Amino acid sequence: MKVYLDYSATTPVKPEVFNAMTPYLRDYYGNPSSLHSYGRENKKAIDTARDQIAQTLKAKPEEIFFTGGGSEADNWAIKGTAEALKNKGRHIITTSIEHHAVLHTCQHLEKQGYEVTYLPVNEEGIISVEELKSHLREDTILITIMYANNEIGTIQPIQEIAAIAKEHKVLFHTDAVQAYGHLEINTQDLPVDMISISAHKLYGPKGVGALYIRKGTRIHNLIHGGAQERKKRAGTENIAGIVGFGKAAELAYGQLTEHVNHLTELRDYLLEGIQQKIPYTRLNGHRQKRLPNNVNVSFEFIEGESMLLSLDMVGIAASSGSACTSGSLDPSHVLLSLGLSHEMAHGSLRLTLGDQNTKEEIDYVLEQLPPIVQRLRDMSPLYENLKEGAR
Ligand SMILES: Cc1ncc(COP(=O)(O)O)c(C=O)c1O
Ligand code: FES
Repeated sequence: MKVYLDYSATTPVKPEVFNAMTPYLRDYYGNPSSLHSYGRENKKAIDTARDQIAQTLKAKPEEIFFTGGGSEADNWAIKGTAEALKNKGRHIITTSIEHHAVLHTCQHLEKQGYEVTYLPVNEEGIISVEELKSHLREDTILITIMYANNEIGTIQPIQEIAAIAKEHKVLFHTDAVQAYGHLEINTQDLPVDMISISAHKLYGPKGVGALYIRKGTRIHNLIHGGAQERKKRAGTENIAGIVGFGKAAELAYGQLTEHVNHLTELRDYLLEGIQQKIPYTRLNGHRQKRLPNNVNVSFEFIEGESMLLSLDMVGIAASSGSACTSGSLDPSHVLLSLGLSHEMAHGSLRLTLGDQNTKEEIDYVLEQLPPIVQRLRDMSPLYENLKEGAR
């Protein structure tokens, strides 16, 4: 059996999305900036996708700007604001658990003379809004806090954060790459200025995303060149990608409740099964305030890398916050921010569900995982000590 449980890394393109895209790779090749019919057809297709995405966010179509993915949207929101407001102030507030697209952008700005406050999170991965308030300064120009975390699925108190930002007249950007397609995001109720989203997390193609920019928000361009995207983001459009993104967004929000119910049921079944069958397990993140598709657990006394390889051998694709999988030398900054020891951070397993997963697949995982964990623990000297202590 093969079970894909890494939907937060990326999702497969849905057949309907693929079908919507193919004509734009095969037949309609005009440049949307051209005035002839070849171009006009494609301009229309982009406008349709823009409408589809605007509707899911209850936004105006002219507030949606297509980008080359979530990372670009994050870079644009942060660098574009920093540059536009540099005479007003140079202080930015973010959190210690952001995606690297946000963290590394902030670190880049620090080198340019900006000051960045990285808010800590509690052991469930949530920031304190009181603490956020206490860090606001005269020269704070931007708050950038993710909607939901990609590793532990934790959902931040976005409504409260947005209200604080508005009250203090500070711009608020949220990286909603993981939340989009799982949670309702209504820009009419939520006073947010910028939102990053990405197509490949909701069954759309990779390499296309968008930045929602509320009308009237001051932001400089990131990509300079032609007059595309109302002169805000240059470059001949990725038409097929944009069409696919529009279709994927429409489908995701058309079936949101069913999708979320399906995921939540499987998630809880998986999590409860793991907790029941495997002792010395810790759930990372908040039990309720979490994405419907995220299970992130740490198993004491084992290494995440060996666990992933063993799972892969029995056909289960998962991920972990460990050094070996991410190709970096450090364990996950998110798990360390929760206060986990390096050992526990290394023993973490992220299982993220998607629309194709079934209860049979979860049963298979619940059958395969416990002996794998046990086998790895049997090889661990720390576990040996624990058993001896218990004797
Ligand atoms: C929270 C978050 N932000 C940003 C990104 C980057 O998006 P993209 O892969 O489209 O550049 C990701 C994807 O891994 C993510 O999970
Ligand atoms: S999981 Fe391999 S070094 Fe941490």
